[in-house]
Amino acid sequence: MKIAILGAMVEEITPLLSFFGNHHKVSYAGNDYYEAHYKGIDLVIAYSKIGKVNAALTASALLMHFGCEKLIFSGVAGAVSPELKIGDLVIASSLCQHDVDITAFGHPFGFIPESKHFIPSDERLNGVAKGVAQSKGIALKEGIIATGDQFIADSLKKEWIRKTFNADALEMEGASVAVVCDTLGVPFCVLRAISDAADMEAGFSFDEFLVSSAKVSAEFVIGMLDRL
Ligand SMILES: Nc1ncnc2c(CN3C[C@H](CCSCCOCCO)[C@@H](O)C3)c[nH]c12
Repeated sequence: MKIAILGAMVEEITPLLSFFGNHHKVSYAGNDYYEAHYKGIDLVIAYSKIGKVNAALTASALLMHFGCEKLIFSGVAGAVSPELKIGDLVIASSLCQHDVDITAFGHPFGFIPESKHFIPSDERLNGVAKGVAQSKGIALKEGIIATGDQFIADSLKKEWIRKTFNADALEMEGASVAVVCDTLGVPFCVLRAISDAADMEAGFSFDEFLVSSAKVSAEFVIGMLDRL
């Protein structure tokens, strides 16, 4: 089994590279891909750089060039649900693009013709995550994650996203990774730990909690590998 673990920022995969110390770097199409092995699983670990375009390119390479058969995204997110606090884990039930707008033609926000409005994650992978959470006594919220090419640091924008998509968390890559995996028929899940509340303090909070929240997500993903 060959599994991809993808982040957007180097901080999101650093804990993974430390854990899987014996890795081999392959540079390809503008990214560095780290190959490792863990309990009989071949791993390819990478970070895409920020945003939907970068994430789509790296996810495509992981699947089409490296032949990964499952993809797990690990990283941080902004909280939309008031239940979610810094460090809390959320796994996507489905993902949408909050910055897609062809409503002029009567389509809902986030909808592109011939595409899915909300892309569902792989239920089996989500089930594995729930099993890990239960066995470790860790709270794991499953909910809608909204993706867009904007760092949201504004309660009004955050509230619009919550209202429009019933979102629980937001970030900048998940839905684009979801489109790539769903289109190519590769099971995926998107796991995120909260780094901020996507409000006017978001920038400061993100700077303070990026590293610690990225570690929470990465450690949880490692726990999932033991159950795949
Ligand atoms: N509120 C929020 N809005 C949108 N996304 C997020 C995420 C999830 N990731 C973090 C990162 C933020 C990119 S900002 C650039 C920081 O550069 C710092 C050094 O220049 C991007 O990859 C998306 C956490 N909180 C968010």
